[in-house]
Amino acid sequence: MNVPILSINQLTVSRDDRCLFRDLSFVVGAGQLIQIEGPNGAGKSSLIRAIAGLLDTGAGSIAIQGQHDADARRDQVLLWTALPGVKMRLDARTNLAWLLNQRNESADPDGLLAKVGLAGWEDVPLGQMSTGQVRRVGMAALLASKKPLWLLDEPYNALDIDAQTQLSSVIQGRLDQGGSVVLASHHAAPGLSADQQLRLGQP
Ligand SMILES: Nc1ncnc2c1ncn2[C@@H]1O[C@H](COP(=O)(O)OP(=O)(O)OP(=O)(O)O)[C@@H](O)[C@H]1O
Repeated sequence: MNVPILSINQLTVSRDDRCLFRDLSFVVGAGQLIQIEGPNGAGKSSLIRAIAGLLDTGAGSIAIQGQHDADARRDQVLLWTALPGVKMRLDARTNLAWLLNQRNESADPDGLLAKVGLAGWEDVPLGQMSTGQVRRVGMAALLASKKPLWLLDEPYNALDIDAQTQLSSVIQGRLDQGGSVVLASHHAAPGLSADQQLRLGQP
C-alpha cells in the first residue's frame, strides 16, 4: 500500500437524525482512485462533504495525510461539484481567474481554457454558455489544482463524450502525479480503472 492520503475509520454519517451509513472504513493511497457508487440518496455526496470537512460526522474518524481537524482537511482537498462562487454574468476568464486566486493557484486562465476546448470563449459570460461548457470551465480549474486529494461528485454530468474522455485524462494525469481521487458516480468513469469501489446501500 502506498502512503495513505485518506484514512476513514469506522465512520458514521447521519442527516437529520437519519443514519446514512455506519462503520465505514477505507484507505486511499497516493496515486489511487476510489469510486463511490450507490442509489440516489445513499449518501455519496454526504460522504464527500464529510471528507472535505463540510459536514459534521458522528462516530469514527477521517484523516487526510494524518490530519483529522476539519479546517486542516479542507485545505488539502479540491472539491468539485459545480462551480462554487462563480458569477454567471461574468466571463469565463474572470471566473476562472477568481477560482484560481481563491485556491492560491497560479496559472494562465486563457491557457487552461484552451486546453479544455474553450479557446475563443474567454470573454463570454457563463450565463451565455451551455451547461457542458460551464462544466468545462470547472475542468480548467481542475487542471491547475495540485491538492493531494480530489473529491469529485458526479463530475461527468452534462459533459459530452469528448469532454468526458478529457476529464478522465485529467484525472489520470493527477493520479500519475501521485494525487488521490474520490469519485462519486453512478456510471463507470470512461477510460479509468478504479483501485477500489465502494457501494453505499439503500437509504
Ligand atoms: N441539505 C440537506 N439537508 C438535509 N438532509 C439532506 C441534505 N442533502 C441531502 N440530505 C439527505 O441525505 C441523504 C443523502 O443525500 P446525498 O446527497 O448524500 O445522497 P447521494 O447518494 O449523493 O444521492 P444522489 O445520487 O441523488 O446525488 C438524502 O436522503 C437526503 O435526505
